[in-house]
Amino acid sequence: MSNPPLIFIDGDQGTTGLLIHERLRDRKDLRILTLPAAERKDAQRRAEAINSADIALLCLPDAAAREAVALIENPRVRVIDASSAHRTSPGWVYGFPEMTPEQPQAIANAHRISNPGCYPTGAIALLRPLVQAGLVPADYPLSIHAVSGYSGGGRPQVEQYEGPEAASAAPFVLYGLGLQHKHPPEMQLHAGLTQRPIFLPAYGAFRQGIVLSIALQTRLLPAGSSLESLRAALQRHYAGARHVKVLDAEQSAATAQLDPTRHNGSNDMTLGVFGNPAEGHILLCAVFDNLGKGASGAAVQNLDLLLAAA
Ligand SMILES: NC(=O)C1=CN([C@@H]2O[C@H](COP(=O)(O)OP(=O)(O)OC[C@H]3O[C@@H](n4cnc5c(N)ncnc54)[C@H](OP(=O)(O)O)[C@@H]3O)[C@@H](O)[C@H]2O)C=CC1
Ligand SMILES: CC(=O)N[C@@H](CCC(=O)OP(=O)(O)O)C(=O)O
Repeated sequence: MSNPPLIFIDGDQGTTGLLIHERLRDRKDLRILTLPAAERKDAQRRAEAINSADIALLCLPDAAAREAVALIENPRVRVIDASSAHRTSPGWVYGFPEMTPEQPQAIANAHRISNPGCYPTGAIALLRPLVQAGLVPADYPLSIHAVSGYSGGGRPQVEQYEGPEAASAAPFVLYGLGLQHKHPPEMQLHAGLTQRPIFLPAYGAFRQGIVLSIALQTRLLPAGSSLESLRAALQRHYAGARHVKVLDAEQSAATAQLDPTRHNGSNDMTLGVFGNPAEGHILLCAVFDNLGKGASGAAVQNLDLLLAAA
């Protein structure tokens, strides 16, 4: 019998890499290749590790992820990149299995998979099915708001909130005020939008979890778009999805459904459609773990698609 596939996690001491390692640690259907601490940033040793692996999971800053891909010489190596380096790059398959019915197979067949960004995961989950169904116009002037746990900023930000200076860490920070965050191009491409959305991120003094919201006005939507029809379209799209649930009308009354931390440690995501029909105001919301469905959970979900197809 041949050996189980060899998995190399490049960046396994970072926030995302550690959690992927934790999720895979007890698996018997794969082997994990780990570099000693002193060698984890040694380009030569990383090159050897990547080229000897069946699947390389990149949990690195963008520049290091590009460098890791450039180190690959073995054409059999398959890559799942958690960074934002390749999310809009031609030749890379977008690692969001629930995005379209074809996506799981596209991921399973791919050699280069780019995981969605944490915030884009929620925005695309809400928008793409609605744009595709013709319920939200592709050129709708969108503003996307989100609040994340501080771990979204990686190790340096975790240290700010959990290290010796924790007492002086801000309780809430609205950032990206130049509206130049790296995520709008990714959201635009994969949600099928013709205009760049405005994106307003924030983070709070909690470790992990995201609540993302998008307000819509029915007067700017096609006839037939309503709170109910949008909710029904999302329910139809995610009917068979194991990790994505859409709140029904009754569940939507409980604000606890939008607690950003409710899915921490899992790969689940809750979507909701709220609003004031009399005024024609609709609110789309997504709740998920930035380190789960937004990062390590999504990476393991994609890894499992590759392993199942091998
Ligand atoms: N945190 C989040 O919510 C999410 C993160 N991501 C993406 O995942 C990637 C990793 O993020 P995150 O885990 O948060 O970041 P961290 O900063 O927590 O971890 C990055 C890791 O990469 C290591 N590293 C940096 N440069 C190199 C190099 N040249 N060679 C080898 N290792 C290197 C770092 O080591 P050291 O600390 O010693 O420098 C660190 O261990 C990023 O691209 C991010 O965009 C994706 C979705 C969500
Ligand atoms: C709270 C916080 O700082 N969040 C990060 C987003 C996480 C990230 O950089 O990673 P992905 O693009 O891979 O999701 C930010 O806004 O830059």
